Amino acid sequence: MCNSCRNSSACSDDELELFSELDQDEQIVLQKRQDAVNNANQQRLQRLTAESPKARSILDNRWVFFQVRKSHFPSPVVVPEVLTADQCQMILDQCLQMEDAWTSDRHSAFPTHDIPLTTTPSFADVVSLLRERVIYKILCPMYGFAPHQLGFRDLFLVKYSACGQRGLAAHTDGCLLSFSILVNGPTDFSGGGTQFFVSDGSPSTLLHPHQGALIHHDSRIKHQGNDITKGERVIIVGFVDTVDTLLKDKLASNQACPNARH
Ligand SMILES: O=C(O)CCC(=O)C(=O)O
Ligand SMILES: [Fe+2]
Repeated sequence: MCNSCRNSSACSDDELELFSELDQDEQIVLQKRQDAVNNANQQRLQRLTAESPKARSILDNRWVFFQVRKSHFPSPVVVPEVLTADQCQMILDQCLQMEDAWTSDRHSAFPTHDIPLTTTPSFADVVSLLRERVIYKILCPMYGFAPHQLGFRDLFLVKYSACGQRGLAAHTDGCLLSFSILVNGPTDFSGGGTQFFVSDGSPSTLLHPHQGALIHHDSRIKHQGNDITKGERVIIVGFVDTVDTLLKDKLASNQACPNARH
């Protein structure tokens, strides 16, 4: 289990001061090289975006994803009725029978009170449903990936309560894409909602979705779960990444922990 999937601030490329110690000739050479790289990237982007994501490799799709979002992250998107009221109620009923399944120590930075869904057998149907409905049908086409190129880095049910953990401080998630779904009703609590800080300087956006609605966004957008002041707020949170990175990270974490069972 990766314990570092929430970060305190957006990752930023280390900006090397390439030009500061160079004489004029060296600066010209470097600038030409930079222009050539930019040109090559532009041509590669044009060539790749002319093809369907289904015809491109995972690496190509990941590269396109980061190229088109180099300087601007699009705003979060809300999709209504991804889960029906009945499906939400079934999930809530199941939680009531699983008081022992709640954990609070799975995320070292920014912990939540949660139940991991991917490793809880009684939620297997919910996991398959969300993989199909959210990852394959919504996220893959929206963000330029072929079905089966994206998978869950983590999927869990979070409960905030007015007398316990009320919200979650501002952070970014350590993955490619994140989503949340409100499982109980918006009138079951006061306050709450997810607040997004899309870019420095512009006003933040507070989203209060209906029951069963999905919010999805680039994981590098800073966001927070606003404190509730009354009742309980139950959401499903998903961290999504490309399957090649998920596999690589899984192998690395198995090697780092020789006692892990397979
Ligand atoms: O509570 C929310 O709306 C946000 C949850 C979140 O960002 C997370 O679990 O990483
Ligand atoms: Fe988050």
